[in-house]
Amino acid sequence: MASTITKTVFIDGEAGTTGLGIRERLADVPGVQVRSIDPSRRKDPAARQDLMAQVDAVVLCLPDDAAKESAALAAGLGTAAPRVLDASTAHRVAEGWVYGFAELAPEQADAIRGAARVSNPGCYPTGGIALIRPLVDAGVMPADYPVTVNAVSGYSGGGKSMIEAYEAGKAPAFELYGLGLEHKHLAELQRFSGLSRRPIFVPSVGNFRQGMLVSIPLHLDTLDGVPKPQDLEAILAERYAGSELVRVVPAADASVSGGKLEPQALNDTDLMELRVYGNAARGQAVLVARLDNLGKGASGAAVQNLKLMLGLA
Ligand SMILES: NC(=O)C1=CN([C@@H]2O[C@H](COP(=O)(O)OP(=O)(O)OC[C@H]3O[C@@H](n4cnc5c(N)ncnc54)[C@H](OP(=O)(O)O)[C@@H]3O)[C@@H](O)[C@H]2O)C=CC1
Ligand SMILES: CC(=O)N[C@@H](CCC(=O)OP(=O)(O)O)C(=O)O
Repeated sequence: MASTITKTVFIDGEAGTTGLGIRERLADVPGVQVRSIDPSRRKDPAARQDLMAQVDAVVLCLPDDAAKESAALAAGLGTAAPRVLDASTAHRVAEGWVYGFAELAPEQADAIRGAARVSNPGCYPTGGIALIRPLVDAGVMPADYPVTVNAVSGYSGGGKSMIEAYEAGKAPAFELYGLGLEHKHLAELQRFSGLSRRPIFVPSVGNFRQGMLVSIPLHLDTLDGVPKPQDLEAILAERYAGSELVRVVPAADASVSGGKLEPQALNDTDLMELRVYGNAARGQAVLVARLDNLGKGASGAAVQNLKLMLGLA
């Protein structure tokens, strides 16, 4: 009888929003066993390091400071250290970490497979980078293009505290935030989009649990070669052809919606849809990504990365 190799995973922060989503998804992945910590010791560094020494991979689903502490605990194990996947913002542009957006470039999935330490992308940058990077790589969008990214997220993006505030009726129906123009996702958004100029990023949150839209307005005459909307769509379609999780939805389909798009249609999936809405006569376009902030924006991407890191994909 063929032996089944089981890979073991410790989710540090298993009871949080992202941790729970990863645990649920891993239950459906053959060949993976989740090892849980005694809940009363979940913040005890020694207990966490002991468990890290026993597993193939640890996923950090923690606030940034706790994730830094946890990464140091893993590194302290030296050659016995497990592979580390960090879902927090702490290491996304840090040296020695591979950015866990498998669709970033043709070689990225292999880089993730071979990496000791992988950072899981932020939900907003997942949409923004997916739209911008292929245009920069194609030479249509200059690296110093003045990009603006607008986005709306469901409240689960803010973790347990924001979920509690919304579900207690103590939060506004909708609000812009990040208006100091220092949102924590800007560094990864700029770097992995391939931009030399810092984008302007205007996020917002609404009174719905999960789902996200990320949109980027463009004046076509300011892009190299003055592309038509369908040229932009063709560049995206070529980049993501064959991708299981990222789909480019043709403008013909998009127009059926009457120029409207809502954020929740991909909830509870790990998919992301990209669309190019354009008005050639006006020389304008809007690129839009739709995803579940808890799916491809967090736990779904984490499981995608874990499968690559553990040799299961
Ligand atoms: N929600 C989202 O859409 C996304 C979140 N992320 C990132 O993932 C990380 C986790 O976020 P999220 O799941 O939303 O957060 P939550 O607030 O929902 O969960 C955080 C978890 O970490 C635990 N925790 C806090 N401090 C420690 C510690 N020192 N040691 C061990 N456990 C600790 C908390 O336990 P307790 O509650 O008992 O304190 C809680 O279970 C964050 O860095 C976030 O930025 C990434 C992508 C998307
Ligand atoms: C609505 C909301 O508050 N969203 C969070 C981002 C959630 C996320 O995915 O960010 P990380 O992956 O970096 O945790 C925020 O803007 O800070």
